[in-house]
Amino acid sequence: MPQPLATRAPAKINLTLHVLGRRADGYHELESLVAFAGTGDDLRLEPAADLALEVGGPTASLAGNDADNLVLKAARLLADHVEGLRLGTFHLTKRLPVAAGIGGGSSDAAAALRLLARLNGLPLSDPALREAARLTGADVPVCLEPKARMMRGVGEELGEPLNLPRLFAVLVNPRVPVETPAVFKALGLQPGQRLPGAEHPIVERGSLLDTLKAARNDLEPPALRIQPLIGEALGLLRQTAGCRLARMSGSGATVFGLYVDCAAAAEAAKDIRRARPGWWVKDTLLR
Ligand SMILES: C[C@@](CO)(OP(=O)(O)O)[C@H](O)COP(=O)(O)OP(=O)(O)OC[C@H]1O[C@@H](n2ccc(N)nc2=O)[C@H](O)[C@@H]1O
Ligand SMILES: Nc1ncnc2c1ncn2[C@@H]1O[C@H](COP(=O)(O)OP(=O)(O)O)[C@@H](O)[C@H]1O
Repeated sequence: MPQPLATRAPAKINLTLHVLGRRADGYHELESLVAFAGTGDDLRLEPAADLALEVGGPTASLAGNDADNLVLKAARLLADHVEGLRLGTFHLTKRLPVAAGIGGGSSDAAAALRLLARLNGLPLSDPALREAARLTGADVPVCLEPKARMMRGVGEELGEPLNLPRLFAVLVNPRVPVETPAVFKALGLQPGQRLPGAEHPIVERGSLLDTLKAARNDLEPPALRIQPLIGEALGLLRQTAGCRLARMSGSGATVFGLYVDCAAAAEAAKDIRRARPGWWVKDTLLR
């Protein structure tokens, strides 16, 4: 039986994000421990002669024009690199908040590459697939095989998958978009500028929470200046029972809290939904 051409595009969470400096081309050098959530978008591919996309789901209208969708960008880039690539119509069910620091578009693009790889019998290690991912966006390579790992460089240098202990999390987004370029700009680094001493601590499974606490998200202070609701969301998480750490993911505005157990996370999510009924709130496992 052929496998159905469908896959989940999970939310990406930057458990940590250190900025080491800014390259001459303007992009920033990062060290980030990335994990993936149980919640995400869904993508299906119906084989056909031409490339097409249909978008539905609760956040579809926020994802921009279908023509500019990262699903199509990734598919076109792969088609440029692989002669005779079999294509089709993608059906995207969009649930994740958009421009939210959880790489929804990047994860959708990576999911499209996974489905095209399956349809065309390409391994995920195929250099053309890796190149299409890199050219689609900085966060796409890490989403290609969504497993917890260190991400370095601009996002293209990936560590081996890490077998993290289960992390019981609550994700909170105040439903305000935050644009990634604006947050990097607000950091205020000059091209070529290095930040000595910004290195990430070594990740050890046994003392993961201590490592996470010793690390940080360097994009949190500039994002907070741009969007104060991020601070409000962090404050709400920190007030909930059993919250061991609360931090922003990526360039925001989504923040996450880590909890002692699954019940504490579910209770915290309930509390925050009650306090802010209009916000996007999910309790989920990170891995
Ligand atoms: C900040 C991160 C952390 O994982 O996540 P998000 O907040 O987007 O989820 C990523 O680095 C975002 O990756 P992605 O959103 O794919 O970035 P791209 O589309 O390639 O770049 C958008 C813009 O972000 C800036 N950018 C991005 C990555 C990087 N390492 N340095 C940068 O300076 C550049 O200004 C670039 O023009
Ligand atoms: N499939 C998609 N899902 C979400 N946004 C998309 C998608 N394709 C293109 N975009 C555009 O990409 C930008 C970044 O979106 P997103 O990936 O959600 O950000 P973030 O990485 O900060 O969570 C948005 O401005 C949106 O218009």
